[in-house]
Amino acid sequence: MARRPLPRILTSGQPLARMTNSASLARSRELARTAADSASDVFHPLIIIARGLRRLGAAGRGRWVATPREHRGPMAFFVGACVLVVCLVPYGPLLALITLMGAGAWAGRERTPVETGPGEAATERLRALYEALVPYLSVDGDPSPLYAPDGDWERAFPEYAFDDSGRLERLQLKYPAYFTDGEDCARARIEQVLYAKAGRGREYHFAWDELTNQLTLTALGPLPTDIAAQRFVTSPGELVLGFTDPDFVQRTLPVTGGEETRDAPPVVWRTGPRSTEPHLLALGQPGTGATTLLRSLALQALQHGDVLVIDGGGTGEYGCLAGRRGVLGVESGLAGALATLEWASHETERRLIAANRARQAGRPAPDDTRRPLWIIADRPTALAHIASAEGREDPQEWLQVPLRHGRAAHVTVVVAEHFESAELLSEPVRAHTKARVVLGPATAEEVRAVLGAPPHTTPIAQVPPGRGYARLGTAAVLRLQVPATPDPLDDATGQAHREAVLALLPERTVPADGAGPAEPVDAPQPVDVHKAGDVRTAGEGRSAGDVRKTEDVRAAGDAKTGDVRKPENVRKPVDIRKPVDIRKVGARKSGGAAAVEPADGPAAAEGATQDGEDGSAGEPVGAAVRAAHGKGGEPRVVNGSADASRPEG
Ligand SMILES: Nc1ncnc2c1ncn2[C@@H]1O[C@H](COP(=O)(O)OP(=O)(O)OP(=O)(O)O)[C@@H](O)[C@H]1O
Repeated sequence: MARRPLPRILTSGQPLARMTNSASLARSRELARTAADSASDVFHPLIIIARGLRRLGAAGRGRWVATPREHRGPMAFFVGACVLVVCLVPYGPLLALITLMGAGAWAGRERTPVETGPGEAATERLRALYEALVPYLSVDGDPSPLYAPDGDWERAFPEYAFDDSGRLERLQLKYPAYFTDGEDCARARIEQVLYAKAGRGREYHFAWDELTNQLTLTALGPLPTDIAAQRFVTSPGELVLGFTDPDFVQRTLPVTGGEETRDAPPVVWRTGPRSTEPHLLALGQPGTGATTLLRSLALQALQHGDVLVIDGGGTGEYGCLAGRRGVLGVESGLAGALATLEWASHETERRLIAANRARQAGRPAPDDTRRPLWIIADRPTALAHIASAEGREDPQEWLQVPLRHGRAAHVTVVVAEHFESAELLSEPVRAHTKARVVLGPATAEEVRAVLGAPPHTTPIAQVPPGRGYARLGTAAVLRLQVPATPDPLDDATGQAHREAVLALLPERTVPADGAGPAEPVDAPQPVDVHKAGDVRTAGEGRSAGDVRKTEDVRAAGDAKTGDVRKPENVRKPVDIRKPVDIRKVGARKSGGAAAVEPADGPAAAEGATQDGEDGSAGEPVGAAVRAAHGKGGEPRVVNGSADASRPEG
């Protein structure tokens, strides 16, 4: 107990008497103080109990006040009944009194006040951060600056949190209304300062609230890299691109990572006729995981549909898919790729025509027009080099119809390309791939050039494979970690990952040595993609899963045309350090403003690009589609199917 000062007694009279008086006064004061101390020691328990009872009484009163009126009667009845029972029980009142004293003593005990506020080191860091922001968030002539040298940092930082190791975890800061928070460069400056002062080596998310002039910085943990390929719980048409931060998506999926099963927040891409982003483009530096992403998507797509793979890089990393049920082909050579894509283009038209005829006849669309078809093209520009050297058409030209009309025909196109070859991507690929992914290290400008918006997070120094950013249409840019889906035929692949991928592969329809069908092939029948325009099935022609060897075609190309890398044959690649807005490049190449995707998002470009293609391939397609919609002539029927072979241009 703190001692209370005794009241001072004023004296008057002669000096001696005053001295005597003051001595006795001092003695009596001392006596009184000792008595008070002893009394407080003796009565200390009682004081504590009294204080506790007072607190309990106050809590009870508060509870009574908070109880709705209609509940007070039953409550009073219950309390009265308890008191009655206690009174009737032998020794009940005594026990109740002891319990009450005990509760009072517990409630009245002295509690050490919890220390609040940041420690000295944390205060120092916050002050340093505040001072660093002063030049950017203050102007001369502000009568009441929020940021000023030696200013009040507590006014500017209403909320902050540090982790156990003393690193800043979260910071909410106010900024003056005159700060140009609508300008990207002004924001970027503040973000850079905060990134440097909050500690490099971690990723931070910045949430700008222009309405209240507040910025919230949150340190983000690394995305999980232990999620491997597995069956994800999704609906047909939904594909998991990877996993992201829990606060940025509303959904979680149960996943097995390492030994345990947990819920993880996925980036789910919805495809099909109702999708607003029916096709996907992934760009990245070499070796950052684009092939892995495409392999992961192929394995998911094979659950409900058929897949065609164009392996432009010719690295054979899709070999595990060859000869599997639902895999219509894995092509790595120019001739095979051209034939395959030509077939896919005609198949898209055929589906449109068949579905339209069924609609006109009042029937549902036939099943064979509704089975999803996936065209997965990894590095198609590599084949464009060879095609240009051989004087043949760019395989990307055959992607035009699937890209433009694939959505209605259940045809989805996925393209992956290296940053440096992005300029060689055809204009339809750029215009119609509204789902975008950037993999590997990339600056904010590079991410913006591909996704149409910068990431709201800082870059990290060490980027694990499969890490990047994803944006679906005009939605927010999300951090992305692709599930590990390595090539099971690669010797470097670990046993656990190999087994995980092999478990997802459909059964073989062709034995590994390619001798012939391993088992009877039933629906869906793989299609002979090498006879473009003819919709016969593999049973009538070549078997599915027949993988062409890239080397053959390349060798042929070299033999015929000489070095395909001759300067006149090869277009100059883009300098990745000089970021290229690939949406704009399309406009430059096609020379038409109609091909430029507007700045307000890819969705707005859909209509613009419909008519802005060059006429060579666009016109026949337009004619076919007009026919499909009943405005043109009747399509020819071959073998009982609508022949969608290329109309005369
Ligand atoms: N999500 C991932 N998780 C774990 N490892 C990955 C992931 N993505 C890629 N890797 C690993 O990174 C390496 C390169 O991957 P991948 O071949 O997919 O990259 P890439 O971009 O296609 O490269 P390139 O274009 O040069 O062929 C491989 O060893 C692969 O196993």
